Amino acid sequence: MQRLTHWIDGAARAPGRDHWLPVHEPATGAVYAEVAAGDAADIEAAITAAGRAAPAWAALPNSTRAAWLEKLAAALEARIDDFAHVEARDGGKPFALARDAEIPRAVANLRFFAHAATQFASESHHGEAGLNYTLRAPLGVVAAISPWNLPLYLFTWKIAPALAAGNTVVAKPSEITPASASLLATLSGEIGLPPGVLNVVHGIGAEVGDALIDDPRVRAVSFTGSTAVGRRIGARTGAQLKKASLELGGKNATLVFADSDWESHLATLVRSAFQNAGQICLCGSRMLVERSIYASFRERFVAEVLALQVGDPMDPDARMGPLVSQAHHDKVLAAIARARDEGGGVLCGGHALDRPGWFIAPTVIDGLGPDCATNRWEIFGPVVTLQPFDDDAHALALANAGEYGLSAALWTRDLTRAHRLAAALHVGMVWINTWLMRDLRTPFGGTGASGLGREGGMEAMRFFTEPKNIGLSLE
Ligand SMILES: NC(=O)C1=CN([C@@H]2O[C@H](COP(=O)(O)OP(=O)(O)OC[C@H]3O[C@@H](n4cnc5c(N)ncnc54)[C@H](O)[C@@H]3O)[C@@H](O)[C@H]2O)C=CC1
Ligand SMILES: O=C(O)/C=C/C=C(\O)C(=O)O
Repeated sequence: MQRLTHWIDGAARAPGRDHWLPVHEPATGAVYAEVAAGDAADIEAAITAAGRAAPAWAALPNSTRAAWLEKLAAALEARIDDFAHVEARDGGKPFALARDAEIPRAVANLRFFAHAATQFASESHHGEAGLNYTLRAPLGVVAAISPWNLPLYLFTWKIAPALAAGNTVVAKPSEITPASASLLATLSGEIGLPPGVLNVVHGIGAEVGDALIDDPRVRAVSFTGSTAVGRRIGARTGAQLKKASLELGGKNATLVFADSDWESHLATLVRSAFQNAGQICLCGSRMLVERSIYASFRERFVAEVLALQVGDPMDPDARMGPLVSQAHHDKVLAAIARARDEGGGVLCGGHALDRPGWFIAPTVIDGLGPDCATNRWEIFGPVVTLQPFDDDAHALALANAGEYGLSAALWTRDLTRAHRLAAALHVGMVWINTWLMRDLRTPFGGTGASGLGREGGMEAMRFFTEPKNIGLSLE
């Protein structure tokens, strides 16, 4: 059986204690590989290697670091199909989604931050007091902890700015979907990336996390995942006065107004709820619909959801695959049961599919208000609720209800209303008449239980550097 090892100091490395974890294929539930179950000693080896490599990597000209990232991007781009297969098998996502969107985005992440390495600039302030200029130095060794839902997409979203800014990295991918990060680490070896610059340690977060986060040589932690783990990491890094970027969950609202062109955008509205089986922090899991169109919207929306083909990730017609793990599948089914207990009406789906693997039918629920658990807590699966609203104020109150504040989508032709509501929504990102329109230069992240800090563009470059201001008298 295939074994996925750590990648430490430019070489594949078996776990020191020789423990391995099973890696499952969500489409069948079968174990198809094993991944290294790291421990604190493996983390120590990776941090030591990263620390050794850090001064030389930081001293490289920005253009040389950019060239390394370009080289890795080109190597990945040459193998998009291979990586898409790996991602589809490991995470259960449709192969076409991985091939056409997620792996190309991983390539784009590497390229974007290759350019950022050469474009990043620091501030200077000329005033009555004289001249101030700011130096921005790399931090040294940084940690990147990434989740299972968009494995390579989010792994590269973290390692690329860290490396571009001159840091070396110890990365901890999700133990549930470790394969694409392993393959990328191997590619980094094939292109000759200096040893220790990129290290990958696998393992259960609760077993290796503290060793990585608490090590004083690790100067910053970039994390994407659950709010519970984010809070824990925030508490630990806070106690050490260490930088942390926390990109956590969402319970995003989609506001559909009667004046919108919703009928011609039904496919996008459905995609915004069900892409990657709803396992994207940006999915719109609460659909708020103006009362005057509620009944017709519900009918058309449910019909479109019923037409969503759920199937094997390798089936070119499948638009939705299984959920990522048995545990997550069971958690989502429990959330659907809770919605029924709360009095919700299941308009479609609401059950597992009668086949091997962790498939759940896309589920639409209505009849629940903003205070119930179903509308408050992230489900992170193929489940969306519908709620009617009467006017702008009601829509805003429903959208802003709850702890999360990641993103929202507004569908209306009235741009005055759109701008007014966009400014009033308690979220980090708003889309108007679109969803998941990404420009990698923009700040990415949320408020409240959705996290702390922003990723993307120069925000990420600033996160991964330490500013030092120098003031000079001009008198
Ligand atoms: N971006 C997002 O919004 C994501 C949200 N989630 C949410 O989290 C729920 C649970 O999914 P999980 O995979 O269990 O997420 P998680 O937060 O446990 O895992 C994310 C990453 O953190 C690591 N990790 C776990 N415990 C850690 C610790 N104590 N210290 C350091 N690293 C640790 C994991 O190994 C993984 O690499 C999902 O049902 C979903 O609601 C999960 C993945 C992504
Ligand atoms: O950067 C993006 O386009 C999307 C990011 C998505 C997540 O961070 C997530 O689902 O966790």
